[in-house]
Amino acid sequence: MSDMRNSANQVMMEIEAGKPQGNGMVAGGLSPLSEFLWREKAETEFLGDVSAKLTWKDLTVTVSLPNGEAQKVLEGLTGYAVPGTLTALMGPSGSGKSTLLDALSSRLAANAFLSGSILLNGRKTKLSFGTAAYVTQDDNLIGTLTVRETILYSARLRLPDKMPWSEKQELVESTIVEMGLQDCADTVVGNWHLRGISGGEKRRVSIALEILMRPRLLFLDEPTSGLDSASAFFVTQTLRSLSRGGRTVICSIHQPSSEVFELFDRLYLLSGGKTVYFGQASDAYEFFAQAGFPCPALRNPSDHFLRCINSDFDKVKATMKGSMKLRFARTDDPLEKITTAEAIRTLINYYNTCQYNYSARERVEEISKVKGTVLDSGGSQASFLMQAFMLTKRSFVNMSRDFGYYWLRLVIYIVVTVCIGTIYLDVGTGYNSILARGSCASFVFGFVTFMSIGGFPSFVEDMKVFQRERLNGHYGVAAFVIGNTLSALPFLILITFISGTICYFMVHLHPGFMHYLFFVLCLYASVTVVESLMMAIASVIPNFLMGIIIGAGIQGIFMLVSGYFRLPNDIPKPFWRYPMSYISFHFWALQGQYQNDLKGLLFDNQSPDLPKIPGEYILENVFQIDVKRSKWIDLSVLFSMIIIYRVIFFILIKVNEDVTPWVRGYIARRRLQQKTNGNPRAMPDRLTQSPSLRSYTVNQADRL
Ligand SMILES: Nc1ncnc2c1ncn2[C@@H]1O[C@H](COP(=O)(O)OP(=O)(O)OP(=O)(O)O)[C@@H](O)[C@H]1O
Repeated sequence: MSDMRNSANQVMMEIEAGKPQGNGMVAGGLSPLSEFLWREKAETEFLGDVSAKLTWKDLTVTVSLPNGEAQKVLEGLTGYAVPGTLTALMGPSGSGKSTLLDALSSRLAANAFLSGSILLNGRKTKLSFGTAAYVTQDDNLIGTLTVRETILYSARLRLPDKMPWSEKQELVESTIVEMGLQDCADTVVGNWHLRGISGGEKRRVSIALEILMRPRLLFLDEPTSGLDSASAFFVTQTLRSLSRGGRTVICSIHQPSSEVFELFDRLYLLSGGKTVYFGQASDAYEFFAQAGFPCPALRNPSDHFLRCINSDFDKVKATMKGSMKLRFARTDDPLEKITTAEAIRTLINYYNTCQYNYSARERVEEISKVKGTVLDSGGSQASFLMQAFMLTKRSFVNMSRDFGYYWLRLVIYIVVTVCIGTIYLDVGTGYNSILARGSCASFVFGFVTFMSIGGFPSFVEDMKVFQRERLNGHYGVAAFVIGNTLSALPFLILITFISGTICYFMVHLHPGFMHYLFFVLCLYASVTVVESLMMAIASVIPNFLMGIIIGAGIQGIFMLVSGYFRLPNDIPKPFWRYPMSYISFHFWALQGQYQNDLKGLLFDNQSPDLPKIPGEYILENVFQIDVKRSKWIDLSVLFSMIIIYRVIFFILIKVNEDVTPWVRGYIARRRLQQKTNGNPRAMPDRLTQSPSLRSYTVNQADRL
């Protein structure tokens, strides 16, 4: 502990000594941690140099609906967010809070088209990891890791390799303190079978993971959703103190309590995608009073604002009180009452002409004129090897603690193989054993490998965590694929060797060490191929049920063409025999195992007077297998399939990340163009105005 304190003191001294010269760049000779923390300090001391000032002007987002219609989700929004402030995006459900947050953070859906300008420090910049961080509504965390481990792994995956381990640890500890997570630092996050930290603590861990890289800009989508009032207050208070450290913090929020509301510096109030109010949160009372909707003394201000602009409120009240429509006082005179639709119209019109709007626009102009620092971009600063190593280690730790993924599977595999062993016990070389051996192999390589789809939920969790982490492009994806492959290796070897050994010795398959080795290797390869297939599915289908159904369907089809249910020569050509049976891993596993099991053995004939039947004869004439082909070739094909499926897994992740949004955007744009028949007046605002803007907004190639 005292070592840590000494090193922290040294860092502070280095920071002091390493003050910027002139342009605010880091002076040379700082240790990596000091350089990192200096950036923080510089933000507070030299705000003009490395801080993030975000402005948006006349921002309109149009979405293309499945029927080809265009719908404006946001319309002509103008505002700004500066360092040291916490901005709340508020409005009733469906008012466009999340869309505004997505537009500002370059995360719009492929069917959403943006027009207007968004500038970061006066420049069109692609927001990237390290510059901006986005905390989603879902806490995608690994349930088996403790809070400290979660943050530590994240630090090692993203911080530069050259930063010493002790400094990374120190940064992690300071982040834990900053987020108030000391008390639960050694508690597991928790999952369906592990009781872990509370919802509020999970939210804080998600935020901690993002602030670890010291982003200048922090976006949060409903950070308090699902939390009780005390946790919501604490989370918002943490956001406020993060902003006071020089960060620009913007979050969407749904009906905060008055205590939480008081913590916000600026308020962006939306209704139906239009601005109702943008300015100091504390000035909102004044604005509402001026517009003729004073906030009653004892009413929660955020509730009051939302009631004024929540058109659903009318409907709710109308249902509750028969046909009676809710009307509320527009002025102090209780007789003058209007509906919410009228209230919204009045407020929007009032805002468009009021001083708050003019001064916001002026300020936007002022900020955007200043061309500030181009904030650094790029993803994780860790090397490819470090990423691959850490992902392997983390995945290994997760699997070893995950009861469902590993331990439960091991138990079930043992139970099932003991059942197989009991039913085919000492199968022998009698005439009937020929069929029994065929069905035993078919069951082992069909059903037992089939059970590997049970790992799917764990792959989906991994994928979600990976997507949140946004590691470096191709390298990050490759490191993820390698990490998943290597970490599963020891578990799968153990599972298949234990269950394979039980099955082999109980059934008394072909005697001999090489036969035993082939059997367990073949079982291992088949189980790993299924895992690889399920991982590939998880990269495109993040839904548990759908993924399992699709995985089971594909495996069922592969089993059908394995050569057991229909003999290889009888499988209809061309489709089922070529290519389907060759693509099926069951086919190769069975062909290899049949050879492994029968070749070299002599079987009784139907009657004891008839000569014994050689295994080779059965292979060729009963199972239609080419005995000249070595069984090891079949095994090699299986191992190649593991690699091929992992490559497919890699390609699918890349396609999903890069190509799918582009294709979706293209289809949405075509649909929109067809619907409007190329009529520029029918197209959404500004998308038609300039070709350069159109390509910017439609293809989103140059997001922000
Ligand atoms: N990509 C999209 N495609 C179709 N409609 C969309 C898309 N994005 C947003 N919308 C629509 O725009 C409206 C605003 O959605 P948004 O999620 O931004 O609202 P919100 O204020 O965040 O709501 P909530 O508080 O319920 O999350 C909704 O009616 C939504 O259905």
